[in-house]
Amino acid sequence: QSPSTILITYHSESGKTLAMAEAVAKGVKEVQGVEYILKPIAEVLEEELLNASAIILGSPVYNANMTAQMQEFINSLPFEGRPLKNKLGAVFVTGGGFSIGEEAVMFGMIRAMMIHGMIIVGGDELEAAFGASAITGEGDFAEIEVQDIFLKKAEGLGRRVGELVLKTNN
Ligand SMILES: Cc1cc2nc3c(=O)[nH]c(=O)nc-3n(C[C@H](O)[C@H](O)[C@H](O)COP(=O)(O)O)c2cc1C
Repeated sequence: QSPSTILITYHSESGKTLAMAEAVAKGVKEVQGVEYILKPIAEVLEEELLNASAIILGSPVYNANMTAQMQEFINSLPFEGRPLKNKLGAVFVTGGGFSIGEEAVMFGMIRAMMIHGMIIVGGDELEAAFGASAITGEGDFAEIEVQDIFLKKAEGLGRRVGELVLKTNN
């Protein structure tokens, strides 16, 4: 039997959410016996969705919502017969500032995954309880690079999803 695969997919215009996606992948890589696919939502194939044991979605915050591209991607997920039911699901986001949409976007994606019957997994740390998030544009966090403290949360999320895929034999 081939190893379980985790699909990590994201929308990113200026690279911050991509940096978080790469950190999620790094976390998955720490777990022996699981593989991952890392790619932008625009390139995801239906077969990759159907074969994945877990799907981890990442979006920037746009006006306190997920981006239109992410919403469209979610709306296009296969639904008939609920083929995504019982797959693990997790989320990560990047937002410019504190408390101007991050959690709303996480829950927006989580709610959609729950409509599909997916089982939602939070991050490894209390500070990533709903998933991993990064602040990319306010105060000391307004750097070109996504700060390490946030990348660590993303890594912990990937590792946890990887471990749970093995534990649940998903
Ligand atoms: C049109 C637009 C709307 C945005 N709205 C918000 C917002 O409501 N709250 C927030 O925290 N950041 C907001 N941002 C900032 C982005 O979420 C932030 O820069 C994010 O890290 C960009 O991710 P990316 O580099 O992966 O594209 C907005 C950015 C754009 C372009």
